[in-house]
Amino acid sequence: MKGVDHLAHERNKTEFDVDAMKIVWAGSRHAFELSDRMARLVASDPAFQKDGRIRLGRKELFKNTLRKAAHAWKRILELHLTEEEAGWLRNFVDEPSFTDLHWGMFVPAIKGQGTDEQQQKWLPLAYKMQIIGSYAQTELGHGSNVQGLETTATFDPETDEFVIHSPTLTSSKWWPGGLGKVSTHAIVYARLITNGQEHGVHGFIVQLRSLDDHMPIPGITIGDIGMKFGNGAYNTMDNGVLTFDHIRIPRNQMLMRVLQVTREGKCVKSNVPRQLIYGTMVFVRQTIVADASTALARAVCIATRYSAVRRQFGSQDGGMETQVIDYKTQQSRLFPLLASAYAFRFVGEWLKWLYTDVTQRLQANDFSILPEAHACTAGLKSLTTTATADAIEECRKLCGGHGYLCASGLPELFAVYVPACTYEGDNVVLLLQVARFLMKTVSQLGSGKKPVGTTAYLGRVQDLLQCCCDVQTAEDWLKPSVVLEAFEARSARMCVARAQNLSKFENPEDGFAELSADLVEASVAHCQLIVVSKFIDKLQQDIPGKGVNRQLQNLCYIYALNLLHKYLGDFLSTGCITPKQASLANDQLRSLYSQIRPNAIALVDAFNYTDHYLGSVLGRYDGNVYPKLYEEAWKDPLNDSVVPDGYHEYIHPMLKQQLRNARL
Ligand SMILES: CCCCCCCC/C=C\CCCCCCCCCC(=O)SCCNC(=O)CCNC(=O)[C@H](O)C(C)(C)COP(=O)(O)OP(=O)(O)OC[C@H]1O[C@@H](n2cnc3c(N)ncnc32)[C@H](O)[C@@H]1OP(=O)(O)O
Ligand SMILES: Cc1cc2nc3c(=O)[nH]c(=O)nc-3n(C[C@H](O)[C@H](O)[C@H](O)COP(=O)(O)OP(=O)(O)OC[C@H]3O[C@@H](n4cnc5c(N)ncnc54)[C@H](O)[C@@H]3O)c2cc1C
Repeated sequence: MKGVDHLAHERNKTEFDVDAMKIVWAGSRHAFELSDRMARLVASDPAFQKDGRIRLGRKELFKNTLRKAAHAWKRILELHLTEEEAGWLRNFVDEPSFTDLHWGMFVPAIKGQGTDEQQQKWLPLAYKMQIIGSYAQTELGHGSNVQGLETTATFDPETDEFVIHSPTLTSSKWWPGGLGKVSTHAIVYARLITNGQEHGVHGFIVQLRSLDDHMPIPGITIGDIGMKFGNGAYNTMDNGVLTFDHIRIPRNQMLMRVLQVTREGKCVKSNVPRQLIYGTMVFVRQTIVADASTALARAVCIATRYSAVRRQFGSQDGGMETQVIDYKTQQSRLFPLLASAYAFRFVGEWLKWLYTDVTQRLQANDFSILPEAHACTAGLKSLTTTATADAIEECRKLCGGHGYLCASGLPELFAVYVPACTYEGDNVVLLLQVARFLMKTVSQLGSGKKPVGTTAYLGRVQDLLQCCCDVQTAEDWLKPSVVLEAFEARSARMCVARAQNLSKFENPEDGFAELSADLVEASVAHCQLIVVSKFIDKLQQDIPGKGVNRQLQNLCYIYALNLLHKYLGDFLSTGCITPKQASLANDQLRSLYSQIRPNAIALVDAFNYTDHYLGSVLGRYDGNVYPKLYEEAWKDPLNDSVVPDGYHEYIHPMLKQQLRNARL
């Protein structure tokens, strides 16, 4: 870092060991060192610079992305980077591209749903990028309802092939990333038909383009679906449309871990549950939760640094004006978002552990925690992406007018991030899945089935329905057991109330449809409880570094008590707390904001983001905002000439016209 540090006075106030916090944020010293090295490698390579990409037209933008992806691959090979290092490098290139789908979905789908032979054949090709894959599930007519997909895969026993076909316009594959212009192959989801019988939706490896000249295979129609929300942003991605006219593929290109089709066209089920066909989605949802904290931390880092630089009002005797970060209203909007970034980081870590555990159990034919893994990944994906998208927009507002400039980095971040609320499962549809899981768990309580894992608290439902919150002073809200009990009681009471209402319906499906909005609220309460409880678990770990645990405690209680404030209706209406206790929680929240305030800049420094990755004039590490904002404005193409193009055609004649009218 060269030059003056305009935020030095802020950094001098820090009460904890920032380097130790960087390691907590990264997850381990190894993860910190590796990500730090990759971030610097990308930031120092001119081929990866991002300036001006929002001003590029679609074709230039897309070609620029192809160039960066090719350069990244070249560097990965030259430097012999490991898979982990390569993943970090791609992350810091910071531009959505076909490689996200290749590595993030195509490869995992083959790993999760392919047989050993299929993996041996296809994975080496994919690892060397001799083929490029995408994940073609969604169609024009159906996305959420996977069982409603219309593409067919009909087995032809004469030739030992599947015939992949798009029977209707609505069966056109629509949305898959990387499909429009790049992918040579895709995992295509289609209805399996053998001997005239349907066997549900399955995945098939289908070649789409020639490996010689990139032309579509005859019978395949393929292209890009068009511009998406925001300038630049997700338009670096070629989301595609694809139709099949009786395309033939060998039988061994159906992913057959769940179900095998024999030479005669007979379907043989393996011992793994049918839901494993959805396994790639579980994997990706888990990675989306981890990514939510990264995106949220970016927005919060920008808004926090800028809030310390920006001054408005409050000058006395010609002194300095007030830093906007010192306004209590700014703190009450900003610090819960800072706390959420840390909360999502830790729940993401835990979810990764859960996913690894499930994968190991599946390999040992233990499928018992698959429903919980599905509910957790679906629910936390929904909770964290909704909160992050909302938070990015809130950070834009926290930066006032300058937040609306592309130079703030926030409009692009929002545009890139917001589809996370839709892709990989619409967030409401996913919460309804959680609700089904919760209602099933509650309905089984009577039969003596003991809930485990994240629903274990429902096993104590009788206690939780009766318990009274033990808070008499604001300090009592700093007891983990008190906070946990309040969240558990709220969630348990909401679940039980919903289950009782459901039981009034003769047909449970009718009841579920009628009460779905209420059910979604119970799912949110349950997921918030998971986040709070995993944050509290984190505090119990031995966390080295002066003052680090203290800061994390403050953030944990800010996260929990802010939720309590925001969802006060739930807590009061279910009788978990009294209005007086709610008021004490607010007092505690204000006190926590004051304690976080001197550490705010250091807490965002701990994210260890380079200026390159942040891509924000407002969020610069050195806080030198105004001269750089001024400099940035002059880079706009409109400022290439003093008198704009179009002056002679449109402005000048208008002015002359007015002059003539004035003379009349
Ligand atoms: C400033 C610039 C910044 C730049 C930054 C750049 C950085 C890069 C940024 C971003 C790049 C990221 C790249 C991301 C790429 C996006 C990828 C997106 C890909 C996709 O979207 S793929 C398509 C995903 N589609 C979906 O998710 C569809 C959603 N629908 C479903 O999941 C299901 O169909 C359903 C669950 C809704 C179906 O419900 P239903 O029909 O009722 O269920 P059934 O199929 O009958 O099953 C019932 C039974 O199964 C259980 N179950 C359902 N799903 C699963 C599962 N996944 N796992 C396990 N079990 C499952 C369900 O609970 C039922 O169980 P039960 O019978 O009740 O016990
Ligand atoms: C940027 C982007 C990238 C994508 N990439 C891919 C990809 O690589 N591969 C791929 O296969 N797909 C991809 N998709 C598609 C994505 O997975 C789907 O759009 C997503 O699953 C939502 O499905 P849908 O579009 O059918 O929404 P719909 O289901 O049509 O949702 C419309 C509305 O209906 C509501 N709704 C739907 N069902 C219910 C219900 N049962 N109860 C209550 N409300 C309901 C939803 O909440 C929503 O408000 C991508 C999408 C986007 C935006």
